[in-house]
Amino acid sequence: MSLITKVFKGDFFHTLGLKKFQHLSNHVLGVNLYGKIEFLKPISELDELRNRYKFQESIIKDLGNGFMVPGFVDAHAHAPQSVNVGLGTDLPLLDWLIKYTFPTESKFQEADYANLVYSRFVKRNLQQGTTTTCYFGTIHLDSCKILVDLCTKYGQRAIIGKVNMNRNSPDNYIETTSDSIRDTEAFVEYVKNQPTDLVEPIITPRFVPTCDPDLMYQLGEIAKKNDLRIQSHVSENKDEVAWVKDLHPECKSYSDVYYKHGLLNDKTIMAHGIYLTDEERKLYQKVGASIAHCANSNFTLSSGCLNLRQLLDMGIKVGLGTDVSGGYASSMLQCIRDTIICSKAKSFETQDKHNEIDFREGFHLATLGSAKSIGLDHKIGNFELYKHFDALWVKTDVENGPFDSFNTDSIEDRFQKWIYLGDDRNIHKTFVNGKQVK
Ligand SMILES: Nc1nc2[nH]cnc2c(=O)[nH]1
Ligand SMILES: [Zn+2]
Repeated sequence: MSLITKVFKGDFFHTLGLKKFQHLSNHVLGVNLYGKIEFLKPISELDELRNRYKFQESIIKDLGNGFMVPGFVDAHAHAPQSVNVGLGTDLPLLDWLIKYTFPTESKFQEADYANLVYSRFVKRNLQQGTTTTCYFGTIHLDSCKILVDLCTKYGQRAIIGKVNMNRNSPDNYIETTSDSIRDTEAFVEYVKNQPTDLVEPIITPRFVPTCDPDLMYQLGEIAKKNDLRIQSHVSENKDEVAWVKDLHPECKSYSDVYYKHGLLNDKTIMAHGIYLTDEERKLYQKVGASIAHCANSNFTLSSGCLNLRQLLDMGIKVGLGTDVSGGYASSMLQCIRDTIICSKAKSFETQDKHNEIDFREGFHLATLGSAKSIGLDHKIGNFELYKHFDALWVKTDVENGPFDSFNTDSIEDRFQKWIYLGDDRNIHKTFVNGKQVK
């Protein structure tokens, strides 16, 4: 039997960095038995590759006038909030949490409900080409385990966190510190004991206002002991920032609260960061923490508009997140478009065109950038050799598709149109770890 299980020939788009967009035309990509990329070579080397790996001609799939891209990586989404996508778009963050979000999340104490909602959301993510998501669950251990099981079952790569909250939360959606710690440790054990490493655990204090200092400190200790990633929210909304200042006058800033409790390091992903100060940005740069930029959410909850370029210029790691359901769109294509629009708004405001993000940069941020931000770029994010084959086969000529392409469109034009106008009708096949999942 050959080491090679799949071979694709045609056009490939991926990035090696923010300004390192690559179009590889007339190439062949081979996937090995372990679901990893074994080769990516010009088509002129096909005979040599066939002799070397002894694969059958029949396994070669021609991408035609379609193309292949790395799977999308959503650096920040709340699985339970997928029930509310498109709803509750009238309130700012703190009111929105109380009126819509906490009541919805509290329902996930019911395992059957979690099973229903999570299976739909995981399937929808794969349908839309999101091959990896960094998820927030709820405070409920059993529901979080269900999300792990469903990602494994449907084949989505995921990083999943059990949410922690022990203050400023409703009576029916709050935990004691000891329950929170016990269930977090149990969840981490559960994920670590899975037969595959498709799903990884992450420590997930919701945000400073809902986690007291003792809980934050203990969560930092668990993360350190187990070398785990950490995710939370920071400086998303002006009232939130003022509240954290009131709660923690002893700390220099919002980010300093996380830092002082052992929750801000090179394995941390903080969502938003719109209102970070210069000093805070320098802290992210120094410790190597990343920001998940969630443009749709920031517009929808009227939170504000991040200066993304400023973070990128400082070399801070940035990924893109849908932040479902603060963001109403779970599609990463939409997320790229919202990122571009947000950057244009920032460029008008600052009268500085440098702040604009173009579609190639947006594509980079939704793939390799997000993978880096959640610490998975050694495994995924582009088509580098021996990375896991998480990929999308995109077709632009589909019946009743979302846009028209013409003979005069080059393959690069088709790629650009897809970024701006495409949807799941254009995603012919989705692969995770070499396995077809759509
Ligand atoms: N957007 C968003 N911000 C938060 N801050 C604390 N919790 C949340 C949440 O669920 N969504
Ligand atoms: Zn969020």
